[in-house]
Amino acid sequence: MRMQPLLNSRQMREADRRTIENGTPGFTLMLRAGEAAADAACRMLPQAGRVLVLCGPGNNGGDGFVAARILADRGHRVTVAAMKPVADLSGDAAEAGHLWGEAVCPLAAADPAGADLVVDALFGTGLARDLQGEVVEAIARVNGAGRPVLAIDVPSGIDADTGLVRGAAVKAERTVTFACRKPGHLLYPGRAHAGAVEVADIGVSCMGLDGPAVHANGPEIWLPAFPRIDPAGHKYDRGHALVLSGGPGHTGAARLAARGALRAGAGLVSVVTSARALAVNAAHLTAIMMRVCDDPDEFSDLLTDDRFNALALGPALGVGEATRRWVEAALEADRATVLDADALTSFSGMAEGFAALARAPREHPVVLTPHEGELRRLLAGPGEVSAEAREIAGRPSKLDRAVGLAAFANAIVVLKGADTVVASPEGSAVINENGSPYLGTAGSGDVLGGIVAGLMAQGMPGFEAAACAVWMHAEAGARFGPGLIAEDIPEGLPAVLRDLLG
Ligand SMILES: NC(=O)C1=CN([C@@H]2O[C@H](COP(=O)(O)OP(=O)(O)OC[C@H]3O[C@@H](n4cnc5c(N)ncnc54)[C@H](OP(=O)(O)O)[C@@H]3O)[C@@H](O)[C@H]2O)[C@H](O)CC1
Ligand SMILES: [K+]
Repeated sequence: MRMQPLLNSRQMREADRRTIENGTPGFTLMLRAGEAAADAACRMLPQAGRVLVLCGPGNNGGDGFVAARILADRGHRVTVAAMKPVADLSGDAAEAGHLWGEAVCPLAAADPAGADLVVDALFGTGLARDLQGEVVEAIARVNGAGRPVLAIDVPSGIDADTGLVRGAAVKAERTVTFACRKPGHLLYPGRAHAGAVEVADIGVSCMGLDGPAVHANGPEIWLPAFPRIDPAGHKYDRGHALVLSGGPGHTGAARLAARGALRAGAGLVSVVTSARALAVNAAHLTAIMMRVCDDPDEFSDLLTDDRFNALALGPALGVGEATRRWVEAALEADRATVLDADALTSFSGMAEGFAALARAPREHPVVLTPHEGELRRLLAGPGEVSAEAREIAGRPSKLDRAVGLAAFANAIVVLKGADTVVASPEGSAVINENGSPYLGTAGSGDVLGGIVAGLMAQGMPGFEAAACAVWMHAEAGARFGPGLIAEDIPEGLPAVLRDLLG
């Protein structure tokens, strides 16, 4: 399996420019793109039918004119509606408009309801601002018509870099894109607008470009770093993860995380519990052990034993000063550490103080696993927060928020959701896509934190462990399907691991 880069629009323009510089004319690329779109359209409409092609003012529209010509030559009844008359186009798009060579009606006259297939070539990677006016109306008519839509490159109105809707956006059944996918194909709502995405090779290489390295999350990213079991080794070689339990009445989250860590392959896993919560934890634990710590000082004492090499804390700890002190003890001990839920929310409005703790020189990784609300509370208050933290929280793009927090806190960030982003402090990121809506269930996030800790306990580097955990967690959940509860996720891991490790 090869890594799947996701290029933003600037990188795509650069890839385009390099290809042209190396001798392939831009119009040749447009002919290939248009042909790939026509092929995809023919797969959606195998019999001759009525095709409406909507063409915008730039090169995306140019691809549309080429596709229209090919579809007409293949026997379809093609109508082209365009935002600009062909005479007003320039460059490759003008050439493509002339290649079409037949009538073009104004966009306002386009009738998607009368088409068997709509080809959307209004805007691609060049979308520069929110759509307005007649385009918004045309998109509303397309979405309201309920006819199958093929989007060329990006559903028009979706920002290729962020997946956000810019004013209005086409809802496509399929999207044919070129060279590689773009972040907006994986980030919601873009992912939902794009439908099934196919990538056509038009002779443009996605490799070796400057700028952020963003990839689709998959085993090719992290399997080479996956801990392999030494046949002659023993459990102590596979680390000892500690998971912090909440007080009586709040203990389940830690046990879910601990189970995730153990199933992920940690040699030993212990729940750190107060004496008061010991009985309830003991009643529910078998393979997982327990350690009693009643306060952060006792936790620090426990951590003088360097066999405890991975920590997970946050879920159900409670929000406030006490939890902050446990987090401080954990970070001072410099172990591979996962901070989730209340461990993050306890620093609401104290982003700078939190970042100072996380940024202190350390050997082992810190992984933060917020959902959007936790990221917002951490970075934007309530309370006094720096302009820098507030700016990161306010970034429109999920990818930019995750990368921003990772750099700010010098930590690996897992920004959870249907399109979970894992970001490193250096600016690389992966976007996950194998999840399932059933994963949105109580305790699911607790299991995820435990899996990350379980992998890091075995020595897996933080970024790879986080990306791997997100993928395996999603895979286990998606395989289980309807009726999933958090307890099922650790139990689904062995099958996922068997398939991964062979
Ligand atoms: N990347 C490749 O290898 C190839 C890509 N191709 C196709 O080209 C498009 C990208 O083409 P580009 O011309 O850069 O951009 P678009 O066609 O998406 O749109 C640019 C035009 O749209 C105008 N614009 C931008 N935003 C708006 C808006 N909100 N409302 C109205 N008009 C807008 C923009 O005008 P400006 O006023 O901003 O100057 C442009 O006129 C890519 O997606 C592929 O489909 C090649 O064909 C093959 C190689
Ligand atoms: K488009």
